[in-house]
Amino acid sequence: MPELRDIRHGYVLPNGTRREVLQGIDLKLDKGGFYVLLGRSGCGKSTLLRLMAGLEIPDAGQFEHAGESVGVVFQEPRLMPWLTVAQNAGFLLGSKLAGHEIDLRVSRALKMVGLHDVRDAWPNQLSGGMAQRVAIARALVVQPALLLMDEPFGALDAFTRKQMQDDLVRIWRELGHTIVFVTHDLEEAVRLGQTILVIDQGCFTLRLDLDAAYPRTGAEPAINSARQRLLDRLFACPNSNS
Ligand SMILES: Nc1ncnc2c1ncn2[C@@H]1O[C@H](COP(=O)(O)OP(=O)(O)OP(=O)(O)O)[C@@H](O)[C@H]1O
Repeated sequence: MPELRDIRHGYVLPNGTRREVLQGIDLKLDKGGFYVLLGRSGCGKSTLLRLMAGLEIPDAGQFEHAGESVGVVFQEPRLMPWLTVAQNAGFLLGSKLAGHEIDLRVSRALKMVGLHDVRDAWPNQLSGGMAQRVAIARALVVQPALLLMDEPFGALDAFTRKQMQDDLVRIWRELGHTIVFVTHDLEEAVRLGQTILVIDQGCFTLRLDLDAAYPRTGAEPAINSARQRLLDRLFACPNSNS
């Protein structure tokens, strides 16, 4: 079971002062759970995700995950313009696997995100939503036990965003991997999360376990009361640098 243990992390600002961003984060991730990290801009959500992805080393504490594979999706798709959709999707596999295994994994992942028909297209021929689907496929081909997503739908229009949320829930239920999803959008949090964690002043200030079936309309009684509790908590947070 992946576990965050007393994670602490800060940065030195250009004026030489230090800002402590994370000040003691503890979390055990149940296998197959859908976790949402919610909080105001600048509260440290992306920092925590980067630490989990191994892109930064925490000042103190540990993220233990027994070497399980981790996939990461960022807000921007970060595709290689000179590679096709299929080549981008398979990019992280490099030469680690046999060609036919790469083809198989890429085909499966592209089917899952609904892009199998455009596997030979170029990134500049894709809409923003399609490009982000390629980014999700690229993360899925490594068969991650843990999928880390940093505001992956933040740049998409409302319709595309809702469609992508529904598709993500479908993929998650089919694959059974664990997801940690960062957002500052409360509606997105309650549509997606089984467990929603509010971050403020470097700590989790609320953990909300949401027992509501998928797909969610947002009007379910459990969602309504979760929304209210989250709003109360978020507006009770006096400190943010947004
Ligand atoms: N490399 C860095 N050097 C200095 N400060 C940093 C660095 N990365 C992040 N910060 C600061 O750490 C704080 C937390 O940043 P982080 O990106 O984790 O917040 P966030 O909650 O993800 O915000 P947003 O929702 O706006 O993306 C911010 O004040 C940010 O300016």
